[in-house]
Amino acid sequence: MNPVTDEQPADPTSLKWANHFVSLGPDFYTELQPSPLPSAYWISRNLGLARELGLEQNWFESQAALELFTGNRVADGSLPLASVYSGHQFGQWAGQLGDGRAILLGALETSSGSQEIQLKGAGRTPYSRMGDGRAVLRSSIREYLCSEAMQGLGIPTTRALCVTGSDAKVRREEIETAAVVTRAAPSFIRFGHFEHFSYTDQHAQLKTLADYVIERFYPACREAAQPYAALLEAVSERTAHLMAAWQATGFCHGVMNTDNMSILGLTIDYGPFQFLDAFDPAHICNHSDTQGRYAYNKQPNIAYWNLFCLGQALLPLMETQDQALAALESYKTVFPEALQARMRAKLGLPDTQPEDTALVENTFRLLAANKVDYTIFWRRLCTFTPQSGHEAVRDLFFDRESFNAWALQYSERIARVDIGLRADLMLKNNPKFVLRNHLGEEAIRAAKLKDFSGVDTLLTLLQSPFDEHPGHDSFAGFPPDWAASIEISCSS
Ligand SMILES: Nc1ncnc2c1ncn2[C@@H]1O[C@H](COP(=O)(O)OP(=O)(O)OP(=O)(O)O)[C@@H](O)[C@H]1O
Ligand SMILES: [Mg+2]
Repeated sequence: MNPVTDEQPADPTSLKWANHFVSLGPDFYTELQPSPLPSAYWISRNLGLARELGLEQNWFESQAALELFTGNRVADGSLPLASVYSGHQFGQWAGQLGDGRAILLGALETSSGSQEIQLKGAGRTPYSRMGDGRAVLRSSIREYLCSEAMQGLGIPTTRALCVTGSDAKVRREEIETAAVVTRAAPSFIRFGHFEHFSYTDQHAQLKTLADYVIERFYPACREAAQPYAALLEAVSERTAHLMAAWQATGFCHGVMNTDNMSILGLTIDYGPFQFLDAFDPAHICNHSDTQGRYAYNKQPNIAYWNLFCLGQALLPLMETQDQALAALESYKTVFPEALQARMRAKLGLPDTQPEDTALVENTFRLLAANKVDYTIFWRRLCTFTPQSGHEAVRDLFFDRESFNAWALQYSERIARVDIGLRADLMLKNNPKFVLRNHLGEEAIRAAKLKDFSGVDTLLTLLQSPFDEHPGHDSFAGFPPDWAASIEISCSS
């Protein structure tokens, strides 16, 4: 690393950068330096992830770390780069995209495997097109908090180590300030990386990429008769599990373009996302999505559509189209099974009974008809007993008769389940805290005035969302009326 002054703790010697992605070769990326931001300051640091990455706490709090994670200096051994990818956006082939504002620093080896470290918002790259290479404070705080919220919920995701800010101005609909989120993931490779090399007829590079992904992340596929079909099947299964997790949690992603689909089945690119407030299956969280392509209830089908694009991109590596189609089939069984398993856990059902599918469907139907707050319903249901009056749950419904009929059906089902076992299962699967839009908005408003304490408070709550956190019930309440007027678009 560059020399540091006496006041700054030396960079930990354990910070050894590996540059796995570089081994793919120059067709896959452009080496470049991040663009510095003036007078950077910390917005928030994620000490838990820092520990997992092997960063010493006193170093992580130093000026040297601040400069490194803002992109103002580059560590020895790190080879910063931006990768090239393409993709389908809102159902249309968009051609070449790439890391227009994300710069990969390299990977850190941890006890739980290699983690790539990427700066989002660290300046222009050859793939920036018309963009400025920057990210604004507002969207960076949202990405930081939601990444860790998803991790806390047990949903596969890219992680976020810290957010740094600067008073440098960035133009969006209005003038805002710049920020950088440091992300971590085993890999940031997207479906769009494969599409890029396939659509540009670079089939040797397509094979190199597929082999790299198989070797590093899906080694079992190498043993299969058709390794590339096996890869497609494995990615389909991971994506199916991801969609089940999103749907069960009431998470809307908002921009499920193929360039925002992780080859590892991680949630990636936190833009206009939203956790549902009132349960509305057709809810559209992205103000720019006028057609509702990425509405909550469309997500599982869109994921399949995106997998189909991945399958098409992989075709040059397969002998027949049927191999790709067969590989995609797994999604159609894994997704519904995974969703049922998650919904059974939310209902507190440790085993499977034939009537459970109908119970889950009835629950969704009832929640939709009554526009019930999704998170609050499930958390209150944790203390439901057939014997009690269960007013706390019933009060959420205006159609009391339908609720009573549902409660009878549910009571009959849970009569055979140990009450302690059920409560335990439910409290681990029905979070008290999710990152509702208004919570993020309040923290962002304070952060714009340089009060970052709200970001840290939310981070703590969201990292263990199933815990009670006494004294913080106001973060688990209904959204205020003004929350309905928050419009989140692609602008970030
Ligand atoms: N301000 C910007 N400057 C340069 N490129 C941008 C900017 N905003 C978006 N892009 C690029 O536009 C494309 C689509 O953007 P999208 O919103 O999906 O991604 P993103 O939010 O920038 O990043 P990621 O997917 O890495 O989280 C990507 O190639 C992205 O890098
Ligand atoms: Mg993106």
